[in-house]
Formats: sequence, structure tokens, C-alpha cells
Amino acid sequence: MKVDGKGALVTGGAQGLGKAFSKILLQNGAKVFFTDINEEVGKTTLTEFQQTYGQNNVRFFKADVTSTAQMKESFDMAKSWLGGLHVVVNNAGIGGEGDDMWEKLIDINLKGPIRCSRLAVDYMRRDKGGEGGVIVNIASTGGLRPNPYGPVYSGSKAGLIMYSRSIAANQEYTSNGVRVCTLCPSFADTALVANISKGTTTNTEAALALVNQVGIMTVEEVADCLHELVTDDSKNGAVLAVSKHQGKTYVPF
Ligand SMILES: NC(=O)C1=CN([C@@H]2O[C@H](COP(=O)(O)OP(=O)(O)OC[C@H]3O[C@@H](n4cnc5c(N)ncnc54)[C@H](O)[C@@H]3O)[C@@H](O)[C@H]2O)C=CC1
Ligand SMILES: CCCCC/C=C\C=C\C(=O)C/C=C\C/C=C\CCCC(=O)O
Repeated sequence: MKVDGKGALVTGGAQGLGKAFSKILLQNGAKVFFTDINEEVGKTTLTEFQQTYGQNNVRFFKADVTSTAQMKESFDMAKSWLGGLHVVVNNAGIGGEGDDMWEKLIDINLKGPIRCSRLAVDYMRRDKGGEGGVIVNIASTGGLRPNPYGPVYSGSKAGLIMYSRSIAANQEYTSNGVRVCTLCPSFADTALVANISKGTTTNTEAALALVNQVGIMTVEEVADCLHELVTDDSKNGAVLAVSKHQGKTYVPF
């Protein structure tokens, strides 16, 4: 799918990878509706994007991916403002393994994209008035390899990979023009990785050593992979892993 003239919704688009995903879609001519729970940063990013890509090509709405009501409102607004919904990027996610965080992490990282994928299918499938489209779920290489320093994080991403592959195999969806892909980045230069030094894993020193060993990508390198999955219509059910040390690999099954 060429993204020029298409409508895209990106969750967690205020900063980090979500901002880079929104940016690459805008650069290629899409209209972007991004959501985030962080209103302050979301508004700053909106202003920056409007100055570069035009006042009427981008919109921000404060919404929490753990709320069905807020996300339904987001999808309603996005579809009507964009004039059609063709790309959904389920990006919002967090780290945090402590007693106070692990259940919230599952709510955001696993239940959030499942909630939004279900909405996306409903809004995009042709038999329900949509025009077809692509969902890209943002998982992680942590969902493909064991990770002793973030077991709940990795579990959430492994669950997301298999959920995404499973809905990609649903013929009712494919026959109505909806494809689903999963992007699995390794470490990229965002607040999520910076926060490891603040104790978001089970072992700060060991986690930082792993980051050092694997290397850190720029957000632009990861955004190029997102663009590839969105634009290549032959890819349904694809799981694309990318890291600084190993480059880009489509996971074979
Ligand atoms: N940075 C990295 O090394 C990697 C990140 N990822 C994934 O990429 C995604 C984006 O992460 P980063 O950009 O690195 O992190 P980040 O912390 O820079 O950005 C995450 C964004 O999600 C938003 N967010 C958090 N909870 C939310 C909620 N309940 N509802 C709506 N928005 C919410 C935050 O406000 C923030 O703007 C996450 O799913 C993460 O797991 C995957 C692999 C590598
Ligand atoms: C070390 C746990 C960190 C948890 C949260 C912070 C950052 C998240 C980054 C990622 O999602 C991706 C990076 C790696 C996950 C951990 C291990 C996987 C193996 C490393 C690799 O070869 O990519």
C-alpha cells in the first residue's frame, strides 16, 4: 500500500518510536491521527508536526490504550477526520517488572494492542464499510528470545507476536482486505531504554550490559522497518526483527 493520501492511527505517538512512526508516515504523504496518554508531550509533538507537515495533516487526541471507551472514541474520531482508516500502528508500551508495575505492564503492552487490533479490524474490514488496511503491532526481540531482566515485558511481547500472527491467519479478515504484521525491534534510543538505569528491570547492571552488548538503534532505523511492513502488500503475518548487532531478519516459521 502506498501511504500517500491514506489515513493512519498511531498509539503512543507523542515521543520515541511512536513519534518516529508518525513522522515517517507523514513524510510519505499520509494523514496521521496519533494518541497518547501524555497530553503535554503530545501537544508539543503535534505543534512540531503541524509546522512541518501542515496544519490539517496531523491531529493528536489524549487517550489511554487500557480504556475501551477512550480507544473507541479515538477510532471513531480518527476514521471520520482522516476520511478513512488504512493503517493502525499499535505502539504504546511501557517497561517495569516490580510488584507495583507488572500487571499494569500487561494491561498496556498486551491487552492494549489486542483491544486496538480488535477495533482496527472492525473499522477497516470491507464487509463492515471499511476499505481494508494494515495493522502493525509493535512487539520486541524480547518477545522472541528469553530475557531474564524483563520476564513480564518479554512475556507481554511474546503474547502479542502470537496474537498478531493468529489474527493474520483469520481468512475472514484477509478476505476483507485486512493484513496484520509484527515489528520486533531490539534496543532503540528512547526513554524506555534510558529508564533502565532508573531500575525498571530485575537487574539494572546486567540489563545495561545487555544493552551495551546488543547496541542501540536510532528511531529512524526502526521507522524504516515500519514503512516496509506498511507498504509491502505481500506481507501478512510477517514478523520483522531488527537490531543494531544483527540487522533486519524476517522470522522464519
Ligand atoms: N525503545 C526500544 O528499545 C524498544 C521499544 N519497543 C516498543 O516500542 C513501543 C514504544 O516504546 P518507546 O518509544 O521506546 O517508549 P517511550 O517511553 O519513549 O514511548 C512510549 C509512549 O507510549 C505512551 N504510553 C504509555 N502508556 C500509555 C497508555 N496507557 N496509553 C497511551 N499511551 C501510552 C507514553 O506516554 C509514550 O509517549 C513500546 O511498545 C515498546 O515496548 C520495542 C522494542 C524496542
Ligand atoms: C532488558 C529488559 C528491558 C525491558 C524494557 C526496556 C527496553 C526494551 C527494549 C526492547 O523491547 C527490545 C530489546 C531487547 C529485549 C531484551 C532481550 C532480547 C535479546 C536482545 C536482542 O538480541 O535483541
